[in-house]
Amino acid sequence: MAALNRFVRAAAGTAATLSLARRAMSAVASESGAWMPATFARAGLALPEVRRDPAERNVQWVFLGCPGVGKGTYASRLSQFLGVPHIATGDLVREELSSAGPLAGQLAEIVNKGKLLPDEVIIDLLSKRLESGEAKGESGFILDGFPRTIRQAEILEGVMDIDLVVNLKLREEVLIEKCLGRRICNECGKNFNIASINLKGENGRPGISMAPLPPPPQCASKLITRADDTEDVVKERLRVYHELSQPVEEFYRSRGKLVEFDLPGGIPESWPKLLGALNLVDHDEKQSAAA
Ligand SMILES: Nc1ncnc2c1ncn2[C@@H]1O[C@H](COP(=O)(O)OP(=O)(O)O)[C@@H](O)[C@H]1O
Repeated sequence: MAALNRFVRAAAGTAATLSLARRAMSAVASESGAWMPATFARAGLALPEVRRDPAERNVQWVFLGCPGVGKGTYASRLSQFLGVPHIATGDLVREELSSAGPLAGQLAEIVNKGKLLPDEVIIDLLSKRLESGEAKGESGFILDGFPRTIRQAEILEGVMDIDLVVNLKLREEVLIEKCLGRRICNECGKNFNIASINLKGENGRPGISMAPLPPPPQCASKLITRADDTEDVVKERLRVYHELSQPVEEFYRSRGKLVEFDLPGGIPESWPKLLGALNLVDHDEKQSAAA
């Protein structure tokens, strides 16, 4: 992990400095997510092979999927199940936004339009997260929300092996309803969902039901909605996903690493089936699914 951090630091270089970040901001305004300074390309070419034997580390998995599909929910459960950290770049971004740092306003403007942040901003945040994890003795991870562009996937592939990529899928109308129903407790940070999904099957597709995930009484009065979970912004995030992130599925499919998983319903139904699809056995299945 130290090697990745050295690389991403070298690659991101001065990404944390105001000047580069400002350049990134102006670049993103014209072509979101597609801009890359020469320093990246140079560092990428000079990249030393840094690969740890899988027997000496924990799993290094990635979760892909559209906004609202449940990446956070299932990646977080799986991280507890496997004893590895769940690293969600969206969470890192939101922490940065709430830090009131000098760039928070500019970053918020991009995020709240449903666009992707420049690669160097994300890589800088991820690099810091990996470094602090390494200092605490973490090994392995489940990445959620990264990589989100082919370039990010190439940068990651340049420095470490990803063992498996889980691609979660749901019908688009469900994704929108789920994003609009999402609520977060502004005290404990837990995610809930007030949407009650009940769609009939059509055109050979099965119907789908998902019960709401209501907050406990102590959170009920502290619920907030993400600023980017409005209908227009969700639709833009879906458009950006199809344009920039969907190609990442093919990137991993062609490497034989992609596991496709169509969510059949809510957590109690989906969790055991996801474990089955991943050849994992939950010895405590009933409690775990209902939790
Ligand atoms: N890998 C990334 N590359 C660029 N921007 C990112 C990345 N990860 C997160 N972001 C930014 O943070 C926002 C929220 O991310 P996330 O919580 O993962 O959203 P979603 O629910 O759309 O999957 C994204 O819309 C984007 O602006």
